[in-house]
Amino acid sequence: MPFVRWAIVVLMALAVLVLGIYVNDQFGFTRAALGGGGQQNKPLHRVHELHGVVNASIDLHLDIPTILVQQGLYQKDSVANEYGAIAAYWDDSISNNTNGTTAERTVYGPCYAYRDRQINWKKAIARYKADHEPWYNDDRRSRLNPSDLQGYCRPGFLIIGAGKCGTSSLYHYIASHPKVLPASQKQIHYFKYHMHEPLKWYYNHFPSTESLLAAGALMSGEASPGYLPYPDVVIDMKRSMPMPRLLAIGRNPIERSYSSYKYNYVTPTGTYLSKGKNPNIKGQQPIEYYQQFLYSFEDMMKAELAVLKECFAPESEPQKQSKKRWGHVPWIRNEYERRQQNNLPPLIDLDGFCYGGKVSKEVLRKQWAHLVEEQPDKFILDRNLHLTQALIGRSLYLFPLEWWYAAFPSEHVYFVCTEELKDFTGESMNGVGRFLGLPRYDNFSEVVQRGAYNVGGHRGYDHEVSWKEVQAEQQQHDDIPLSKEFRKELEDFLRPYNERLFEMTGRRCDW
Ligand SMILES: Nc1ncnc2c1ncn2[C@@H]1O[C@H](COP(=O)(O)OS(=O)(=O)O)[C@@H](OP(=O)(O)O)[C@H]1O
Repeated sequence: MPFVRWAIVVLMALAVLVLGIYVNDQFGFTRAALGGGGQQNKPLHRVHELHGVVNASIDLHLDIPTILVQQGLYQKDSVANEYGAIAAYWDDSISNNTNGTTAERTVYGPCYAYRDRQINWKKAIARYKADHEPWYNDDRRSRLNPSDLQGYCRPGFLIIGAGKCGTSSLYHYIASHPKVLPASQKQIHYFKYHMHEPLKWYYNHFPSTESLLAAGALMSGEASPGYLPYPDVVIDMKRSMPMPRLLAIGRNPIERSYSSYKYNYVTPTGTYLSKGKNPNIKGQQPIEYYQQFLYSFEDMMKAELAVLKECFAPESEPQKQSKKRWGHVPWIRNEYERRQQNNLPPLIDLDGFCYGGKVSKEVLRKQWAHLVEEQPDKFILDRNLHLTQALIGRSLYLFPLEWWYAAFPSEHVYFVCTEELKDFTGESMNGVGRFLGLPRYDNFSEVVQRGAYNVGGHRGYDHEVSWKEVQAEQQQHDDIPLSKEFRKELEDFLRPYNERLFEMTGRRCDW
């Protein structure tokens, strides 16, 4: 009789499972309570209790599964927001699907449908409603059949930088919108560090098709500040992923430089020395103690300014090298020609060619040669060099952005002034939402008022800090240790490039 006993046990287990799924569907118990599968990510504190009303309408028919429309997650005839902007890829899904039957359907907005599998939407909706957490495809699957994107979603927005300008705050504010689902992490840097992986690996970091649609979302997205400075990132993105909406953010350049000086130079070098790594310097001291062994902010900025002035001089060697390196790409060649015909300055790969490489074991960059000679007892570590060499360079948002504007339609690129992010009315964020094709969200103001993210550089991209704390922590403009004369020289140098930036982006910041 052992077979009969086993059969009874199996039948009872099945009954419990079926009852569990039913209870989950009906009463919204969490999948964790039922031991539900899927990669669980808790990347964000979400604010779904603050849902705004979505009531956009435009005369385009969306081929969305009926159950999602019945649930009020999507409106069949609305893809544009109240300003007429359409979220990335949603118009694409219309043109892809108009002649298709359900079986042939290829995309729902940014997401790829399954060709040979029906999604159980009721279950998916219940799963999402249970804990308001998105779920992601199984990472192992992303490397199998890399060209098969069924069940994966593309990012609708990308925050491309600049670093230390509030990319974390901007990302979290956008992700608080009820029609946005977060990525599995804020910065993925696929186009910078992971291009050896298939695109599917990248898409794996965004909610799956079921997850995104069952939430009624319009998009997911990520923020990788390391994208902005690099022409190869622009080229790869343009080639492999058409038309996401791109957001760039810029902060008062001198404040950004100082933030980077502390985060990328002072803290890591001080921490290194405090560990007793140098036999001539005593360890275990507070970080401030080690400032005496570091070049001052003004020294570093002065040294860099000299090479940047050389680099931006007409017909400079770095400009010729930039053209030689990238001019073979057709759209870049066209841009060089357009600029030449219109008497405009050429594109410059600032990061790639203005700084040069290592000069010697002691002199890690040409710009620091005389610093090393004059103050030989001070340190620059052989790490974070791409950031410490470019304290000013990475605050010159114009130069890298020119490549992005040349590659993508200008209506797909939006520039945010960091200072505007602290707009407690939520209007600045609604400007961002309008650009992204998101419906107006009245609770942006509440989200912004709660605070900022990644403040002080040591608390993490996902850590929210109240504005009171931000104020106490952030150095005020006048406290930044620069002499009056040098600050003026710096401001005079930055001004024309900032003006060109404002002209190109159509947005004016208060710096
Ligand atoms: N709304 C608003 N207004 C002004 N400043 C703000 C805002 N949000 C973030 N921040 C400041 O931006 C710095 C962090 O930027 P990021 O998140 O882009 O940094 S990172 O590059 O991803 O590490 C970090 O700067 P520092 O505190 O000087 O390090 C944040 O305090």
